[in-house]
Amino acid sequence: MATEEKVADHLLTDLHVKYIQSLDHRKEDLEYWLTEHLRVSGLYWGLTALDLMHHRDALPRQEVIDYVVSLQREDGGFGGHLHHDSHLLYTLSSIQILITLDAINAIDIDKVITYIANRQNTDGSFTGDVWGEVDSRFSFVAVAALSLLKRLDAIDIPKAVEWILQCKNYDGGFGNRPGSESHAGQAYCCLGFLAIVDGLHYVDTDLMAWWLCERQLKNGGLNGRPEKLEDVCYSWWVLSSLSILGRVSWIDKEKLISFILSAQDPDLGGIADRPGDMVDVFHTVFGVAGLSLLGYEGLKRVDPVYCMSAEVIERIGLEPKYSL
Ligand SMILES: CN(C(=O)[C@H](Cc1cnc[nH]1)NC(=O)OCc1ccccc1)[C@@H](Cc1ccccc1)C(=O)N[C@@H](Cc1c[nH]c2ccccc12)C(=O)NO
Ligand SMILES: [Zn+2]
Repeated sequence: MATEEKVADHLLTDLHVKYIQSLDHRKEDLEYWLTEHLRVSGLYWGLTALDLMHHRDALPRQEVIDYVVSLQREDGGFGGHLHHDSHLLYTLSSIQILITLDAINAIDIDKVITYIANRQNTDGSFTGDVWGEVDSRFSFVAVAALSLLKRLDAIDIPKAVEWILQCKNYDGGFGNRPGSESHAGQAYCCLGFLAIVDGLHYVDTDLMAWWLCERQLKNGGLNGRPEKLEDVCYSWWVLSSLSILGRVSWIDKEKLISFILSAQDPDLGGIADRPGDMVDVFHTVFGVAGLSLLGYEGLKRVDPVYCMSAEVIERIGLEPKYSL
């Protein structure tokens, strides 16, 4: 007989805490090794989810700090795991972890500023690493990292803005390079970038909010592009964008909350991209962060630009940008 799909009507916080704590001991799982290259991002996702659920102390603080410090390389950047080459993505994840744990002074800050500044091209765009891939994601990662370190003076902001605006499309969305198709992930990066550099006046708010709220499907979930399937992580990419624009009211909050809760694993904890799929720490943090943006009770408020708790953002003196 069909197994009765147990669906939770609330956030299974204690199960998610246990799931995240179990992640570093899964060395027999193939997935543990396949994701080695983004290990430090996984650590940032796990720690942020715990922080939003009021369980930041569920991971051993000093061990986490020592691990992240060990990732800083000669060029000042951070790799995704020990002995991996530096990349802007993992440099941001490392900075986010250390600031969440209030331990940023454990690294060489001047060298990391130099690494990030060296990523900017003369046309204002940014490369992810020395191999030269250009993407609007990296413009966001660069200004997010530098603003967390209070060093936006290290790059050419007007040139960076000029390049990002070339990624804006006629449908109100943004692509990863000038002329690329609109994608909700890029919307989040370009809006986050503009919010950090006080450039939101360049955006057609209602046109962009319309493109974003069109991502909600009948089942309450959000997708990343027209005709795509709903996916929990878009509860973050789309919703954080709407929150930055002050248009969260344009989507059906209750239906989205139910969709996110239905993607939880009621036995082992964790959240998947949609009901019935395998959970992972990536969808767990973006599901919890999405619920926080929706005002779900029992969670810390998340900052929609940095995807870190508003409490941490306020502690370092950056004003939180969330608006329900
Ligand atoms: C490399 N990743 C992706 O490509 C995911 C895959 C995916 C998950 N669900 C549907 N697809 N896609 C993804 O993150 O897309 C969102 C996105 C795309 C472009 C820019 C920003 C965000 C995921 C990892 C992953 C792989 C496979 C399955 C689940 C998670 C990933 O690491 N995403 C990155 C996305 C990203 C890249 N640069 C960024 C800059 C700012 C914010 C996010 C990112 C991230 O969130 N970093 O913190
Ligand atoms: Zn996803």
